[in-house]
Amino acid sequence: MINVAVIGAQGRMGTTVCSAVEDAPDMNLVARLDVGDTLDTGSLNGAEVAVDFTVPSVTEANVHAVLEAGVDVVVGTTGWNEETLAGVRTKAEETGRSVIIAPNYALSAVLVMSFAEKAAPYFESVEVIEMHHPDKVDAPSGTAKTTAQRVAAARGDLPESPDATETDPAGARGAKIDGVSVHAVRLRGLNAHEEVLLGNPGEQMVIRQDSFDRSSFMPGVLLAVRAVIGRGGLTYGLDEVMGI
Ligand SMILES: NC(=O)C1=CN([C@@H]2O[C@H](COP(=O)(O)OP(=O)(O)OC[C@H]3O[C@@H](n4cnc5c(N)ncnc54)[C@H](OP(=O)(O)O)[C@@H]3O)[C@@H](O)[C@H]2O)C=CC1
Ligand SMILES: O=C(O)C1=N[C@H](C(=O)O)C[C@H](O)C1
Repeated sequence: MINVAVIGAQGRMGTTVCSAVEDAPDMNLVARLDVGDTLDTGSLNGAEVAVDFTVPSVTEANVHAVLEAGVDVVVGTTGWNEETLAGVRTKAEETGRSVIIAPNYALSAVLVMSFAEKAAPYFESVEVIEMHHPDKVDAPSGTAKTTAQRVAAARGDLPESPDATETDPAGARGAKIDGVSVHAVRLRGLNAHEEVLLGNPGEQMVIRQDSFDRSSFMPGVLLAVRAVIGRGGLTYGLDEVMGI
């Protein structure tokens, strides 16, 4: 049995993760932690793995505290950048622990990012649209940022998508992430959705995924909890864990 602690346990994702861990035949939920709880060996209560779904402003400090307490970490919280990822990689190496951080644990989203990366060099234009519930605090989504970064890297020296826009005072063309336009929609009724639009003269390809419900993230989260033990260092994204 794997002893698991959940940080952000009262949040939308945290409550879903607690239930998924309780229902998993090979896991024990040993701690539900939230705002104001110190993260140390006492509060982690024998956990081998801590799962963090909190907020971008606190997740980095949480991960460092958990690693210092000798516990491996699975992170779903967004807000990571190259610098904060490098800090976690170093801390994981220093403490001999393991961390998996993924912007999206839905298997469909992991595959969309992979397919988009593969397709990107074959199209003149690529744009990303992410659509979420209006209670989300960050925009664009971590998934959209990572998608755009992977698309841009896969396109290498190819020119950016053509765009004759000369005036856009209201930002209608979206955010540019590594030269790729990313558009964020916030709409009551939605949960988490992403489209990658790829265009060439006379043709279009749309790669889309829909997380209709937070249950969509649970197989990926449980997979990461099982995979993180003994893995070593930092793994970013679920691709390697899924073997794609
Ligand atoms: N990787 C993935 O697959 C997914 C990632 N996410 C990401 O996960 C994160 C959480 O999303 P969601 O559950 O919707 O957000 P919520 O706001 O519902 O949950 C966040 C929880 O973290 C708590 N929290 C805030 N600060 C701390 C702290 N210092 N220590 C412990 N707990 C704290 C909040 O408490 P309080 O409300 O009292 O402040 C709240 O209960 C976001 O970054 C989101 O983008 C979401 C879905 C899937
Ligand atoms: O806040 C959310 O809901 C989600 N956050 C993650 C992100 O920002 O990419 C993953 C998913 O999109 C749901």
